[in-house]
Amino acid sequence: MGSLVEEIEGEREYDVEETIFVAVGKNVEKSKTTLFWAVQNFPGKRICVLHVQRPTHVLALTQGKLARNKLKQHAVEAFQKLERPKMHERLEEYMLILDHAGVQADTVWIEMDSVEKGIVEIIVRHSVRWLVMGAAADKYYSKKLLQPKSKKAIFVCQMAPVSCHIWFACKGYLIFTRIGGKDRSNIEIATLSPPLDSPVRTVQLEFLSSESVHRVRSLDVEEDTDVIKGKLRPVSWCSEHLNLSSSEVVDTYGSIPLQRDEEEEYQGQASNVTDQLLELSIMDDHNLKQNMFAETVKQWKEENDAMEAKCKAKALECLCVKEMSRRKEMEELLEREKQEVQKMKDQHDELMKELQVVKDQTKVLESQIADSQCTVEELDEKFFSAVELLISFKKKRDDMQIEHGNAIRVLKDLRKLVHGENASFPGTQILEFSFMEINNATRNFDPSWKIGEGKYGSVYKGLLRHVHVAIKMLPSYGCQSLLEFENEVEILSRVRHPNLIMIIGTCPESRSLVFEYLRNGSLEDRLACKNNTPPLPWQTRTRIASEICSALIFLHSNKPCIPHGNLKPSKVLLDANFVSKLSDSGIYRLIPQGERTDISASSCTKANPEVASVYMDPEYLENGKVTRESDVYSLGMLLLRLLTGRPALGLLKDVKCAIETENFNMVLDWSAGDWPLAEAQLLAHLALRCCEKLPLNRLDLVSEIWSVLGPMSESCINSASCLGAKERCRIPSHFVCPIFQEVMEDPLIAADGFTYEADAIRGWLESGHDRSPMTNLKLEHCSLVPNYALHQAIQEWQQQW
Ligand SMILES: Nc1ncnc2c1ncn2[C@@H]1O[C@H](COP(=O)(O)OP(=O)(O)OP(=O)(O)O)[C@@H](O)[C@H]1O
Repeated sequence: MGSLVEEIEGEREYDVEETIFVAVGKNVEKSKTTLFWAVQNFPGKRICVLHVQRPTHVLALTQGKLARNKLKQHAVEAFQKLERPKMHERLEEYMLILDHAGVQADTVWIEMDSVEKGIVEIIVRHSVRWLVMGAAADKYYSKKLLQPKSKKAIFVCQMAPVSCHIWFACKGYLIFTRIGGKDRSNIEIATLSPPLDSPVRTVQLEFLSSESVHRVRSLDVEEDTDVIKGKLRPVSWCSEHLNLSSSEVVDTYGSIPLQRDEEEEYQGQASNVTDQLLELSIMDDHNLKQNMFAETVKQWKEENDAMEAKCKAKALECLCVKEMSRRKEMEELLEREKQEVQKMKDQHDELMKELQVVKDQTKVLESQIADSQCTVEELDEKFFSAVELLISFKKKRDDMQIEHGNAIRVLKDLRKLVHGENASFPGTQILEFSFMEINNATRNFDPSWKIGEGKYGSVYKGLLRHVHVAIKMLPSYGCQSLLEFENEVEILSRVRHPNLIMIIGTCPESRSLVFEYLRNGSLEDRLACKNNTPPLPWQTRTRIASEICSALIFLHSNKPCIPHGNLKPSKVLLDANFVSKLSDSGIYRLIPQGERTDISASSCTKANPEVASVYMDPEYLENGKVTRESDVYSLGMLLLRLLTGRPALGLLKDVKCAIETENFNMVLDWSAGDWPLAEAQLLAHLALRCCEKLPLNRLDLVSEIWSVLGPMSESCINSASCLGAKERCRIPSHFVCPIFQEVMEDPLIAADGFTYEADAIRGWLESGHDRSPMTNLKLEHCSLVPNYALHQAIQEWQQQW
């Protein structure tokens, strides 16, 4: 669209160096404020009121866009009639005000469809050097503005020739300055400052004294730096919005923001002054008008000062209130802290009291503990004395039982005398035990106390009247009466020899026999090294052979003759010194005739019949008759076992073969040590001759066997005694049970670390003791652990004898 420019006043020449152009718009109030700002800040300068009229209605009519719209056409015509004369009136009004203020004034007015382009057009056409224009449209109209905020202002700021220096004002304040560029060197800004004696000098702009920073209004109130910072306009904004280089942009501080009511008051003042100035413009007298104008300006300034002071006071008041509330807060905080400290102090006192109470209680408890320890000690003493008392009572009871047994025996003898029977042999006394005693001795026939099972019944280990015993439970009486049984036992008990096991007593009630207990078990077990016992040395074996031979001679020489009838290694028992004793001699006499064969047969077939019969005389196996020769046969087999250590089955044949092939040393048991081969062979020949099938061909026990075995054993004993005589005298103290004071057979370690004989420590614990017999300290537990190492050491030591 082409621009229609109409110069209302016609072309005119202006002194651009001396003239300040002020752009005014349709809003008369805003325009007057801009005008007054220019008058006040540039006293003595010529003012040219610049106005651009938008000819919208003219354009509209020319183009005929609104021709069809009758109503609009009427409105346009009305506007034409009303607006143009109105603009004339306004310009005249401005001129009148300026005239009354004594300011020389002109107007320049063009019509153009774009006001901002029109302003730039005028600047260009008249080479305008100094221009003042409003910074904001109506909606942004505020003195707090920090930058031009109207489309026109921004356009002019960007498009006006650089030679033009432009001040953008708003509501009587300078908002922004665009400094003229090209000919700035020639411009003396100072010359634009109003003279010192000018009536408006007091409100002259401070920005003229600084090129970079301009202040419109300053308050003496110390302001927060934050507030001031908030008023800084960044250079970047100017570069962005005004299309200027940063060097061309001048930063400006805004004014301190006023409260809303203050602002309104200030606006009111401004409009009052404007009204007063308007009133003045109507007056005729020029001097009077000038004076009154100056007076009015002065009054405005004073009011302005008062307002500033008020603001300052308000700011101080505000600070004071803030300070007061802060102080109050601090006081409250202090009070709270004090209360907290007091509370903690109270708690501390409370805790100290509790601590004292606990200390007192601790003392009381400590004394109680000391008392109870004394009580415990006293009770311990009482307990031990009670145990001692109990032991003595037990002893008394045992003695009384023995006395009771003796009394019964005497009674029996007396009865026998009364019945005219033969008196017992003098010197034989066997004890009679009750079933209860047998039961207690075997711990109710505890299976762990069972040490063997033979054809004549089970054998239990037992502790009877503090003596270790072996209890043999015989089968039922069958047809045998109690009296018969007792008689037989008595006869057997009369047969005594160092190598025959001794009958201690009997329990007719349970038909059991009580023997002395031999701790090293049977020869069978020792030859088989049962429980890892060491092999018997050849000297011991030779001695055992002679001992058994001696026992057999004794039995056979008895009147009537008592053949053993069941000689084999399991019947040869070894005491603590490995002295052998023959057991079960004549026991068959206690078994009724009918049952004897049954038992024998069943036992032989049930157990290992071949092994059981291998020691037996083939003759006896045929006719079931026990003879002296039967025992010789069995002795021969026993000798072979001692020499070879081999199982009995097939042994006779093997040894015969070895001797015939001169390989005897191949069958000899070298684990027994360095046998003297000649003597061993002699014994082997002896054994084979004992095992002759025909009884008559077998050797005579005394003249042929004992005559060899006796001296041989003698020399062995001598050599062994020479070696170990000294050692034998001294029993290592750690082999002795601290309770029984005997060499231990079954050493067990207790919780106190000491080793005791199993029966001794078990008896101690079972009688209710929970303290060590050695240290008297409380035992942590009652478990007992076998001391295998000591057990083996004891056995090895015993075998050296
Ligand atoms: N007085 C004892 N001391 C220690 N142990 C013994 C005593 N008497 C028997 N024994 C043990 O009991 C085991 C059983 O002996 P017992 O004489 O009853 O049967 P056996 O000889 O094995 O067989 P059988 O009697 O049927 O021929 C023996 O081998 C021996 O270990």
